[in-house]
Amino acid sequence: MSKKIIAIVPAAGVGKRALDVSNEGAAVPKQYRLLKGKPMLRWSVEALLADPRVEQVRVVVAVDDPRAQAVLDGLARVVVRPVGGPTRAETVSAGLADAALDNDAWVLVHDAARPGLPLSSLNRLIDICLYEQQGGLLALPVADTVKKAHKAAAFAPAEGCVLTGTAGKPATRYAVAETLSRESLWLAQTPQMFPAELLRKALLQAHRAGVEITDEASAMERYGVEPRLIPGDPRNFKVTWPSDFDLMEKWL
Ligand SMILES: Nc1ccn([C@@H]2O[C@H](COP(=O)(O)OP(=O)(O)OP(=O)(O)O)[C@@H](O)[C@H]2O)c(=O)n1
Ligand SMILES: C[C@](O)(CO)[C@H](O)COP(=O)(O)O
Repeated sequence: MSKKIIAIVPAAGVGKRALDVSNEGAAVPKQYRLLKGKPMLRWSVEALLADPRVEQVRVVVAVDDPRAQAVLDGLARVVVRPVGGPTRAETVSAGLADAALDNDAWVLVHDAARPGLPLSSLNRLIDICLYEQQGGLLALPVADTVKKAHKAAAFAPAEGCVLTGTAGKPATRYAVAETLSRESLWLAQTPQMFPAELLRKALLQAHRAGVEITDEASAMERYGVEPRLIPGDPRNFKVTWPSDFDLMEKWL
């Protein structure tokens, strides 16, 4: 019998970096902002539901979240769980514990902030992980030259040159410290797919060690597993900054 594939969508973030300080009305967490008239979270969940092998999508939101249920209304195979934590990793761990999955289930973790996931990428990730019986993640090889930065000395901007950062404060300026080789560098996306029980243990081990974990694959790496890098798609970028909303709307 084939093993279950369950998706977990961490959606308990506040979207700090996406806040447009000039637009007070945008202070809703980014996963609830509308893209072409539909909330970002709904786009992301529907993208996962497009592969019928995903048996259930478990959306993990903040404890006091007032919006998710209505936003996902009418979608079959979806449950909303208000057990999110203070970090993404803690939200995912809480979602895993809450799901109480079979030991041999697979879990797909997908950011609520990646509504542009193409079905072809999702199909590829699941196909390869199941065929190789190995966990993996969507990712893109780095295409640009990579610079390591350090803080530069402050300087006075020329007249008319806007150099403010958030909340009108002067932006930090950076300069190149070093150029890094991009060979063998990839940018991690989601979904990331792993055996659920292994992922639960890996996240717990990282948490106990006090290590900051920004994606599931890094917890698995620490645990001694080599996740497969599976080519993703640029449309699956993470909506992070104010300007990303317009760009994502063009893709969707
Ligand atoms: N405590 C948290 C923090 C983040 N996330 C989720 O993790 C995903 C990726 O995180 P990110 O893009 O960093 O979202 P935010 O944390 O909301 O953004 P920011 O860091 O700008 O505040 C998002 O779907 C976000 O809702 C979460 O579930 N729980
Ligand atoms: C999981 C992730 O989207 C992979 O790129 C990313 O690490 C999330 O990071 P964030 O700091 O929570 O945005």
